[in-house]
Amino acid sequence: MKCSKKRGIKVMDSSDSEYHSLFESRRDRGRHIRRLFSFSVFVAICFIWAYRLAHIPEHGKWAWLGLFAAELWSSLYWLLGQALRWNLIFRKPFNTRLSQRYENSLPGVDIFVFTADPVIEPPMMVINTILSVMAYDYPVEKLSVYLSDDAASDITFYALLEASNFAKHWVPFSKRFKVEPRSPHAYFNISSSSNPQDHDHAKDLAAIKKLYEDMRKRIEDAVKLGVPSEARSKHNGFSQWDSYSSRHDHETILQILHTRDSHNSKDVDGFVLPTLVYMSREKRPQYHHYYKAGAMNSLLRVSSTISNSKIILVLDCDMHSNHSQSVRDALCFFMDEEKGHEIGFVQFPQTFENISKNDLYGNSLSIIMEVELHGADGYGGPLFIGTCGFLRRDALCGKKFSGDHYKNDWNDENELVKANLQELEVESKALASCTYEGNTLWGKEIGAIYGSLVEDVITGISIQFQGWKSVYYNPRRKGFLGIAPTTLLHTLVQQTRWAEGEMQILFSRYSPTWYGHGKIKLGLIMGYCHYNYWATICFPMIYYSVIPSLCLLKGISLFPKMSSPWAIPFAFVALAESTSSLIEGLNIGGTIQGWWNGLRMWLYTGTSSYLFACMNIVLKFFGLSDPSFNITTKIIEDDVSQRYEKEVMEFGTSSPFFTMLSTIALLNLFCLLTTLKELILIEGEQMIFQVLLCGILVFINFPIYQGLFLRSDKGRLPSYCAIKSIALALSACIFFSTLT
Ligand SMILES: O=c1ccn([C@@H]2O[C@H](COP(=O)(O)OP(=O)(O)O[C@H]3O[C@H](CO)[C@@H](O)[C@H](O)[C@H]3O)[C@@H](O)[C@H]2O)c(=O)[nH]1
Ligand SMILES: [Mn+2]
Repeated sequence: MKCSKKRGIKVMDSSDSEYHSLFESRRDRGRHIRRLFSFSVFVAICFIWAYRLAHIPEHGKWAWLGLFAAELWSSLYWLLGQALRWNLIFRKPFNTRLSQRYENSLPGVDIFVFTADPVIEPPMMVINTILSVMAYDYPVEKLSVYLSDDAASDITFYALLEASNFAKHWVPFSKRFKVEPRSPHAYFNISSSSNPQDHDHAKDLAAIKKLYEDMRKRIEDAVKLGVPSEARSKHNGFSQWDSYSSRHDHETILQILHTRDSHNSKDVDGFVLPTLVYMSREKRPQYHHYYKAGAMNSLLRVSSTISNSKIILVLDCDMHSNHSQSVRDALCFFMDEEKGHEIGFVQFPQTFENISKNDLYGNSLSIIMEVELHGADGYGGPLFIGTCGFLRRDALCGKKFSGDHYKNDWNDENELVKANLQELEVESKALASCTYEGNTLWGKEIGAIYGSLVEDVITGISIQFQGWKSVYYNPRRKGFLGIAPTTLLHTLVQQTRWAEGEMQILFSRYSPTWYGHGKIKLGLIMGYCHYNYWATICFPMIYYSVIPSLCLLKGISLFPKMSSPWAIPFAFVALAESTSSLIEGLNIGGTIQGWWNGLRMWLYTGTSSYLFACMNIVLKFFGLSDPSFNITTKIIEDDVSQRYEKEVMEFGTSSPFFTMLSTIALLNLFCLLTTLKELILIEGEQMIFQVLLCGILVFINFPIYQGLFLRSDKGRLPSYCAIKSIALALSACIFFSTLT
């Protein structure tokens, strides 16, 4: 076998060998330009440091030094981010080769879906996700789908029962007509705009739509009125709720709905359906349940007795499959003869179906998904991001990668066929009990790792520390589509949880900063640090958006004159970073307005979420608070939805987040107005940078002034919040101006 390097593409030479890799990797073509650009920004940053050190003034010395500290920290942080842009890699699987070679020996795949609250994660959404994965283009007898329900909701269970019946029609239908996507809701939405030409297809579509609508109606009635009594009496699964006292206090509920050998598990064409299991692990108030990580570990054990597949797809309940080939795509990486054996997990991007036109809240996470994860892949390790990821069971269960001795072995499946379904259920239930993990390594070295609100990231690190590599596959047709937060508050709360979780990793035994050396590449350590130190960026950001503006009031100058050569590095860094982020954004399909919105959200999360994340970490250190996982709402009220569509920022309630944001916004407005009034008095040129900075802050904060003073709809900022932030901003200005 010969390898040739062509235009940076490593391809196997096919002329003299029969071997074709199951996937191909391509390096970023623009990497030289990127690197040159980063280097030039770095040089400019060095000049800024030099300027700060060489020009410390008498008047305003502390403000100056503070600004220097802020710049120092943000530049180091910027440097960490460069690691994620240095070495991008793009992957491409060849799934026809996979079926040519392995169609008859494909491994089993277990799919874990997580839900935790039937109100903010509606059962209809959950079962659409379930149905979309049951209909994967993959041998049905090798697929097993598990739903973990941390709310132990009988409504969700009822919906799953309904879905298991509907699947008997849906799975054959979607395969017969090769429909995409295979979430019924998403498919019907698309097909209503483009009616199928084929007569059979149109007829069957009408019939299945009717079945779906009937099911939807039954489930929505059950949501309003409770599970109908006939259903309860018909299915003995509901008897498991007899001893249920609350979602925090109940025994394990487990029901195997479809198995390979039951008659009830055939579809209308007589083919078996994927195994389908409902699990709600035991909960007791005196035991910590570790949120999703805890649920994942229970499912890992439960599934090991039922299907024990070697590959596991982890999915949030709001992420339906958008492409029926994703399982095969992922397997191309794991089953590649040359490199497959070292891959611990394959991560697909998270993409969302409800992003507004110009991504008002920056929730598309497009820079992370389209740039940074490719960068981490370049160093052998994209992060595990909790959903849309295929994991090797061995790797997740804490097994070390044993170097090249490790051989992929897909055939030796541990086929645990139990004669008796009930026996199997009883055995599995015990594995999901509260006490099972006591004095074991579960959550420490085995399974999903506890101790961070981003259980996914820390789990990915633990897998990489065991020597496994990971791969990022970002297909053109997205593999999964999910739901992102649709209000400012939900976004800020989510960002706080993420930033806090990232920081918890810093103090854990899986901190790449302290323990990454020798285990993962330096570039990847830097990449992880970029996220782990995320929250700390609040300090320079708050400093930068408050102090220079306040200094305007006292005529303290903190930047070079426009005509001085020292102005060049400042202007260069500001322009270079903003244009490069604009180009980066446009390149991946964003809009100019979207870039501006992203900039605003960067400021808002930086000055509120990240600060609160740091505060929570400190409070926790003193034992004053316990970090908790606030589940993101997946539903939206009508009026809120209308504003979201129009991209009008949603406030609506008072919250410490909003007080913080509007105080900073008003402070800048006051400073700017005062300065403009007295502009003739100050030496204009000396202050231009500072006035400009303050001006940009005012400009970007326009939605807040609107929310405070110009709007009358329900999404405006409440007057209480307005009064509080006016008082705070004014006192800061007065206090600062009277300071000697
Ligand atoms: O006690 C819990 C809490 C949450 N979940 C599930 O966890 C998933 C993610 O929760 P969500 O509220 O949607 O959080 P997000 O911030 O949107 O999730 C992102 O961030 C999480 C933490 O990093 C990751 O686990 C997710 O995969 C990732 O999509 C959902 O399916 C929940 O049902 C549980 O199963 N048990
Ligand atoms: Mn989510």
